[in-house]
Amino acid sequence: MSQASATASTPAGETGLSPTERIFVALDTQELERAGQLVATLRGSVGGFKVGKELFTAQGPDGVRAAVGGEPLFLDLKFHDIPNTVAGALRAAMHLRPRVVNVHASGGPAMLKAAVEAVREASEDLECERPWLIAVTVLTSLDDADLAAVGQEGPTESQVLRLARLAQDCGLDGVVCSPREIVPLRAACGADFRLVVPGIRPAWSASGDQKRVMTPARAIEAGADLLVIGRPITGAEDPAAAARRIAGELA
Ligand SMILES: O=c1ccn([C@@H]2O[C@H](COP(=O)(O)O)[C@@H](O)[C@H]2O)c(=O)[nH]1
Repeated sequence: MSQASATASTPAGETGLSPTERIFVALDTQELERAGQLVATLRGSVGGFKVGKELFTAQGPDGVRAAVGGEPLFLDLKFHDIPNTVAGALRAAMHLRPRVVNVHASGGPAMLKAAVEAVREASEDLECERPWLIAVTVLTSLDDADLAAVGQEGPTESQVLRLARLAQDCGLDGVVCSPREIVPLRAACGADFRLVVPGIRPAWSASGDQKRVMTPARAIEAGADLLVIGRPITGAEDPAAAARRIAGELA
């Protein structure tokens, strides 16, 4: 992903990314060496790397810098707290110059607006490109029964749409959603709204704990902006070969 193509001001549906550049690989490991090896092996064959709570908690910001270097970074820390705390965390996160950062949409309107403001201000202060600020809707590991268990009104698709509209109204650039909601989200929120999509499973890989899944090719066809793919690549005996296989399915 080029710096320019990742900006929130990029026109609708024109990220300029090829299908393989839309793949962000989830570096879900505590080990710096392992993360660095994956980046070294996969750089150039995918669009970027996603660092989540596991690597960040184990290795901190310096570890993220060491592992990812200058590659495009999706910092997936899914902030969910009171507005002041989320704003401060995002200002701190901006020192890593991520291309994509996120919060939970269920943090509510005041938190979402504080997040938008914090990212805007920090980008100006640091004189860097503003990253996409996106909101997690309903985790891809959840289904209708799980939503009911935590007292949220379903079905899942309705809750995703509700949270996505809230995020859009509060000025966020897009959402994290499952591939199953891409089509209704495009209809509801338009082509400009960024859809970052985990729950991606090639036909030859196991779903594991993911419940709302789709193949990479179908997710791209449906209109995903970015695909987040972890274990189908990182858990493969040969991660580079797995990435090539997925790229071949997208071609
Ligand atoms: O709803 C969500 C939000 C984030 N994730 C993250 O994406 C990757 C998926 O990894 P796989 O190994 O391909 O399942 C992982 O880092 C999650 O934290 C998600 O899966 N669902």
